[in-house]
Amino acid sequence: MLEELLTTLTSRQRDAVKHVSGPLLILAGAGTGKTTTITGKIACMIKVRGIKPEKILALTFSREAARNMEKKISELLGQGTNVKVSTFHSFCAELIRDNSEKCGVSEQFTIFEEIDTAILIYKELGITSRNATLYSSTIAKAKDLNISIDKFNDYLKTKKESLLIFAEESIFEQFYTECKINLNTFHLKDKTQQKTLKDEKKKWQEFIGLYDEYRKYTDFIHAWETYEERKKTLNCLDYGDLNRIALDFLNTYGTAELNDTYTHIIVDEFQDTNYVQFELIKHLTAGEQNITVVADANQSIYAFRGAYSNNIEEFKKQFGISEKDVLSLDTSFRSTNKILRVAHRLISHNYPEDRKSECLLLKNCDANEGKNVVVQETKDEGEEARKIAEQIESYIKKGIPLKEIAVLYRTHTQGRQIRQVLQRREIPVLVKDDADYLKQPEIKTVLSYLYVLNNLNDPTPRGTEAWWRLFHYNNSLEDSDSVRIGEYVKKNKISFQEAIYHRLDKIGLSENGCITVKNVKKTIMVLSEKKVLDVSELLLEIYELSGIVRHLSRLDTMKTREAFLNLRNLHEMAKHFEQFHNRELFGFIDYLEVLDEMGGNPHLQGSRKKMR
Ligand SMILES: Nc1ncnc2c1ncn2[C@@H]1O[C@H](COP(=O)(O)OP(=O)(O)OP(=O)(O)O)[C@@H](O)[C@H]1O
Repeated sequence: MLEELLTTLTSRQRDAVKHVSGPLLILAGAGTGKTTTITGKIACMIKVRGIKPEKILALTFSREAARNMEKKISELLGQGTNVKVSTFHSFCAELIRDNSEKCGVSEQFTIFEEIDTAILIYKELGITSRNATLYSSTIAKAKDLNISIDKFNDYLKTKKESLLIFAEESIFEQFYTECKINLNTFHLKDKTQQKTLKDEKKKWQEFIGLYDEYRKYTDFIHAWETYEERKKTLNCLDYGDLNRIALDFLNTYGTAELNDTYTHIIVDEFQDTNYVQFELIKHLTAGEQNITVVADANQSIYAFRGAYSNNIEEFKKQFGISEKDVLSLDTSFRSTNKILRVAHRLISHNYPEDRKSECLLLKNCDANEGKNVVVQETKDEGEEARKIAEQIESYIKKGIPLKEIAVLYRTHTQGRQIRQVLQRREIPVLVKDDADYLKQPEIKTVLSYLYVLNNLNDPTPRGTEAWWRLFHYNNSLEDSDSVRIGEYVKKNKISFQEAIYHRLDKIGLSENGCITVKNVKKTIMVLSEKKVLDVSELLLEIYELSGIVRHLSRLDTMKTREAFLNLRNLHEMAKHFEQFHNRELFGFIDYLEVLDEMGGNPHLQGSRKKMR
């Protein structure tokens, strides 16, 4: 397998594979064979150069990338391997567990994900889910950049000093209110007064601005401190802690042992390393500098999460990289030249004017020009979704199989709109969008049960929507009966729950309608008695008693298989929730709210969790 691979590699890929000693920077675009090259390189190091597999450490950013790399190396070697392929976080977690005493943590710590941070802050401080999410991402970003609470406190001190010029600390709040009143009533004063108070007005405005900022930081620091305290009592570490504690450990106890264990280091997606991770890499290579990093500057997708913006340049500096130690993989095995040129033109906008030349232009491996990329402008999202549907219909007419047609979108709202139009035109859709997980029909139905069980009489639109969903998506109430309930509710100005619980005989439902409503109420009653269960167990009861599982088991299609997977993931998520938070239903509902605010990506959260 390896021999076969070596004959197919391009000369640059081969150079990368052969470069075993010393530092190497591989700059590579998407689809240029990064994984093929580094896995080939690792296999070659073992089979041709005789390097012991356990001396090689390959670091990735996702569990999936690690798994994929491990699989490819095994395939090339025709056997399992002892190469250490790990995500940064799990590598750090292992290092900390092995040295827990020296790191000052208990060996049994569990790993906190960003959703856990947000939910903890949300619960402890009783703030909005939006703010809790904002705080948790700011904390994570600060940790990635190695900015401590102390630094925030120092900053706060300087803010306070500026405020003290205006008033004593004890009257900040009072002075703030006075300034606000003065400003709001300024226009009521006559012209002469306004003129004499001109300087005062400036002072009020300045104080208000400063104090708003001061309060914002105070609240944030308080949230962060509360979070750290609670996290400690729960014996948890978040991703930022893992990087930092591992780094502190290596700073204090040295790297000799680690350098002895791993002599060859490979880092995938190097452009995503944050400041602390880059420092870790320096430690890992303190002995021998046999390091290969693969970076795609065009794909700096984590830049917003504290990726070290100049890490490629820093790498060159740190390891004294000369031109011969930089290899550019610019042959794409995936896209045609026309696509590559359009992509390049777009991506080059991300580069500042004086660095545009660094934006790598890829070329197709067979010089395949391909078809033109068509850019179509539409007046709004509605027209956009319609045009997409029409285009797909024309492909279907030409006989292109559905599984060869894909729609990519940037926001979930766009995705939903496109999906609705496609479904209306009866074009089957398979959603490959992890982040839209909570919006999948089977999950929405189960969540509706949870909402209803949590508060049977919730008068808010969400409460009513949940009830409707139970009847429509799960228990197929006839449309005519739905209309009757809807009209009755509207006419009598009562809640949906009031209508079905206390006035059922007055609504005029069909016989079947009455039976459906009674059945749903009965299911809810049975499930209500199970509310004492842990939420993960309650979920299993809902799966069973709602008939969802029975319904899905009748068909074995890709869609039902995905639905089962979604249900399983929801159950796993509930278990994860129970591990750190409480086991009660209302807590889980809060958790879901925060999760939704974070983009609702339990798949991602889940996969991160399993990186341990
Ligand atoms: N020298 C080569 N000759 C032919 N095909 C190749 C060569 N190198 C890579 N490929 C093929 O190109 C495709 C992309 O390769 P690979 O997954 O290694 O790229 P990548 O850069 O890691 O991709 P991604 O952009 O997804 O990270 C694969 O199908 C791989 O088999």
